[in-house]
Amino acid sequence: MIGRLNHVAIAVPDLQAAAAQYRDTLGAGVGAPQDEPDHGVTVVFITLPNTKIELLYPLGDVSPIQGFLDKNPAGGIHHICYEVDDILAARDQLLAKGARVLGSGAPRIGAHGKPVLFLHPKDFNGCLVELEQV
Ligand SMILES: CC[C@H](C(=O)O)C(=O)SCCNC(=O)CCNC(=O)[C@H](O)C(C)(C)COP(=O)(O)OP(=O)(O)OC[C@H]1O[C@@H](n2cnc3c(N)ncnc32)[C@H](O)[C@@H]1OP(=O)(O)O
Ligand SMILES: [Co+2]
Repeated sequence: MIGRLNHVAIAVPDLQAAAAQYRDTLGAGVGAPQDEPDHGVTVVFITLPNTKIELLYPLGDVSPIQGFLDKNPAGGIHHICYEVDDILAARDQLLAKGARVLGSGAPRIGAHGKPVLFLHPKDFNGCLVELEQV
């Protein structure tokens, strides 16, 4: 079912500082900040040869990552995103196996303009999993 690792997301307390660290200290290719109001985040993508890092910063009053940053004020790895060919088929298989799909269960359009879903971290060894259909 899951394919390539699409991105590893890191929630950060200071988006500009984190982006500068990847650009200037780590010498990586850093994209421009992208507001994603439907998801309550601003994202910056770092392009690596084999995957991407997604820096996440809260956007708006009800960001889903604010609670994470309250608990982890220095930031931290927030989720891992795997690619799938067919997100509805993947969802239905996961539900049939007892996994919890977060939200309404309907895929939403993510930062890459593709359908995404999230799976409860408690079902995957404490790791919040995102699926992106590519
Ligand atoms: C623009 C889209 C972009 C893209 O790639 O395209 C994105 O990736 S957007 C990313 C932001 N969106 C989301 O994260 C949506 C899915 N997340 C959620 O629905 C919530 O954050 C949820 C349910 C994971 C946690 O909700 P909340 O923080 O309100 O609940 P709790 O604090 O009560 O947490 C419950 C339980 O889960 C643990 N937890 C929370 N977040 C994480 C995490 N990122 N990784 C691992 N574990 C997490 C938390 O510690 C609680 O555990 P407990 O043992 O009960 O304390
Ligand atoms: Co993501």
